[in-house]
Amino acid sequence: MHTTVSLVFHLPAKFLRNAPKDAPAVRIGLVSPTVGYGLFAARDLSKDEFIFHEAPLMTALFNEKFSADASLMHSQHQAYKAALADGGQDVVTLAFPMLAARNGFPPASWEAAEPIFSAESAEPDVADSAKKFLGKNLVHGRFAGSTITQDEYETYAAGVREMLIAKPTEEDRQRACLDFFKNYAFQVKRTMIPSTIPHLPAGPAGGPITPTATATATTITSKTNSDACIYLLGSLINHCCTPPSSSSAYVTRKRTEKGPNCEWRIGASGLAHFVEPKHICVQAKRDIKEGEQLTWDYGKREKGFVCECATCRDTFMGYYCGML
Ligand SMILES: C[S@@+](CC[C@H](N)C(=O)[O-])C[C@H]1O[C@@H](n2cnc3c(N)ncnc32)[C@H](O)[C@@H]1O
Repeated sequence: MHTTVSLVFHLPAKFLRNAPKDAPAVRIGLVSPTVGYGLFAARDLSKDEFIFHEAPLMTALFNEKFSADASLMHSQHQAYKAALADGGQDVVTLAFPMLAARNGFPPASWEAAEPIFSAESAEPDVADSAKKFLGKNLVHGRFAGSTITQDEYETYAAGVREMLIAKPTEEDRQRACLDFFKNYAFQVKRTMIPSTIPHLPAGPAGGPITPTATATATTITSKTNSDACIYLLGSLINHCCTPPSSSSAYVTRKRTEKGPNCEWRIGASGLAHFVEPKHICVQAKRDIKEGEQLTWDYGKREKGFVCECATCRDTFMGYYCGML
């Protein structure tokens, strides 16, 4: 008992923070037919609040040559197939419809989608129904369903249906998976878990797939390989550009109002004791109102889409983004 007290006393303050509230925190919504799905606040969230944390839905091998190395296609394809076997077609056609379409699965009908989207306050430990799947991997911070209307869904699904490959070859499927992992996966360092002390961080945190990312590792013992992890809800969070510091009063004013409202970490290191290795933890960068879309900055890597974020819309950033 005495030992525990002194250990807790020496923990850095950041590890003594509270886990996310076990209350419905996020909803899925459709942002636009081109941006696709996004995640929205299901209630007011305060600055620095942990919103949710979530175990990965699937993982594959990652290495520095990730985007170029065709030999890695196989591992990504295997991970996708495993997720399909685990969650079924409902999961891939709803959570990752573009990937599914390119693998030959048409988007789910509204009748099939609606009961899954409306999984109000799904219990994370109830796994007996596909209706609960979208919240299944959440550890804290419940999933509160969705706000998608039938019209919105059908417009979006029609767009996705256009990219359907009727009879995909094995090569088509593998290529689709590689592309999917490039757009959706987080780079997560493998770790040895050297800690023998409960509640202390076990190893390095992950970093995003960006050249600028730095791991916030405390101790790295041996393995340096990484996994590419897909999170069912975390991977649905869209990008928002961070407005640059600028002498322009207009941009500076917008900077305080807009820009990404969330940040994320993977694993316990540098964050809080309740986060397991490979779990993604999402935290509010500022106060967020119910209904506001959750966003973060994807970093400097090549994005592969025309940015439609609020910063680009409301400031001169759109001009610069359009030139990249
Ligand atoms: C990690 S996923 C986010 C979830 C995605 N919207 C969906 O429906 O599956 C990243 C993809 O979302 C889209 N996206 C994300 N942020 C965007 C933005 N600011 N503007 C336009 N498209 C965006 C792009 O297609 C990108 O490849």
